[in-house]
Amino acid sequence: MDDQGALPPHVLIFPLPFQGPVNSTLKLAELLSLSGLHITFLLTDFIHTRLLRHTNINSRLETYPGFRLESISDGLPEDHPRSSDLFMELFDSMKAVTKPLLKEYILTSRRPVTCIIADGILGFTCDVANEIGIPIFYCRTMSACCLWVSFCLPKLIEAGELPFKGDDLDTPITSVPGMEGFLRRRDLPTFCRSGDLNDPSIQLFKTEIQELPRAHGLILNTMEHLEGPVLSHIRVHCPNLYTIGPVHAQLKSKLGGMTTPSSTSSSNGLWKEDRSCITWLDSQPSKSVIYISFGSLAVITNDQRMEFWHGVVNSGTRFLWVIRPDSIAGGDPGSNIPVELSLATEERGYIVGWAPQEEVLAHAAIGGFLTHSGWNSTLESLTEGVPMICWPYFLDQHVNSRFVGEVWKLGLDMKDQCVRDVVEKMVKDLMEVRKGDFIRVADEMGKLAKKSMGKGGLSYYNLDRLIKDIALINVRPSHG
Ligand SMILES: O=c1ccn([C@@H]2O[C@H](COP(=O)(O)OP(=O)(O)O[C@H]3O[C@H](CO)[C@@H](O)[C@H](O)[C@H]3O)[C@@H](O)[C@H]2O)c(=O)[nH]1
Ligand SMILES: C[C@H]1CC[C@@H]2C(C(=O)O)=CO[C@@H](O)[C@@H]21
Repeated sequence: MDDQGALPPHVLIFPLPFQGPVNSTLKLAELLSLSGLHITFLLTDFIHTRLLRHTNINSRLETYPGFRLESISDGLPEDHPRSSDLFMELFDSMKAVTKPLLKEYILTSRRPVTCIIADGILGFTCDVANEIGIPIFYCRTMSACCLWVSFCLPKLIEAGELPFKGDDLDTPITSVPGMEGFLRRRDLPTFCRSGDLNDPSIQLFKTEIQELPRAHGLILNTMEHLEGPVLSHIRVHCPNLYTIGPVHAQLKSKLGGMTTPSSTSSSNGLWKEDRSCITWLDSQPSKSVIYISFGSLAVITNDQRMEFWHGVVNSGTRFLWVIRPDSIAGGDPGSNIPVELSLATEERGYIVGWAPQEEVLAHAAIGGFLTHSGWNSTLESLTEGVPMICWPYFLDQHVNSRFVGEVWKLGLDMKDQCVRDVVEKMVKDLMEVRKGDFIRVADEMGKLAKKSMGKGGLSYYNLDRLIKDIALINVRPSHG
């Protein structure tokens, strides 16, 4: 065995294998590596292959001393789509197949693993850590506000608020402490609308959330000043909380002065970025463009695409739209686009399959973001002071969009609506009529985000505390 006294702690990081969680967890891994820790970032083969195909991730990560990018099987056939409608199949497969592989990987690791950081929705990782006898920290990459709703699912059921009685989605929800004044049925994760308490997603979220207190600590990609009230509730269950977000901005800030390849493209994309959109943005007036993207998992119908397209065109606003290759249900019908849409898009729009989103949101031409309210997109937008129109698709996005519109006042919540007149009106409100109000609030939030991750900020402090806590773990021979 190596002389452990001479080597820094070795952290095995195991993200949930979807674009969103991989994005933020990889940025955490890079931040920990910059502090001198040795990292093994363990992906699934499916994600690893996609990253290698579409990014320069290997050349970027090899600049970090002691950083290894590895992968193991998720147990699914290579051609399984791992799409949003089939995500339970991935969870079931990982529990059955990946769990023993993970244990074997750690036990045979050339360097003893000091501790594990794993996504807290993968409760089996704690079983593995306990069987081997090494500490584990959980991370969750969704918002704290949705995490708290997940903690309260048993209370909602006990209070008879789940399953819903009747079909009024505007019925207030009263069993989530701290959200009594504004949470409605329609703001809960969409799996709450199934009417079936045995819904696999309800079971997954309700069960796995109970796992979180088992870990040594819980790492969240958020900020105290953004979700403070909710975080105080979560701390009752998970007292050792590390709020270190926004991690993408912390990493950018820490890399800012460095000249390594990592300070160039930091894409962790599962699709190839089309950078021509940056050139197009360079020729647009300041804050004149609305950026449209629904993340990596949302799938819309062609009718919905048409409603968004007509609405944005009728608003007269310039737009940059990401239409991911697999994002139209039934595939992109391609032809017979109405001529008025084609002409208007030619004149003031730009469409790509995948964009360098962090760079787009930081671009001077961007004045608003029509988003699905994924947590990474929400943090990236508020960090850049870009107001949002929220059109949530599933899971935590419905809670996030309620907070953006009703609590943080960072934009408009277009939840459960997809008609061109509403799209047109909301785009005009955000980009013209109420532009000044939204820009002022969003700008203020962006300043607070930048302050929280600067020296003296709480996110900066919590990241430093996490690093120190890991360094204090004595390496016990995990095997052999
Ligand atoms: O053209 C694009 C579009 C998106 N992104 C990036 O892809 C990520 C997307 O993440 P997110 O906005 O969180 O959306 P999802 O991919 O949908 O993320 C899933 O995971 C998140 C937590 O990690 C949840 O909050 C979401 O609801 C869930 O759908 C972000 O970092 C974006 O910057 C790009 O780089 N280019
Ligand atoms: C497909 C989604 C199931 C849950 C995962 C998640 C989470 O943080 O638990 C958020 O969205 C997706 O990344 C996953």
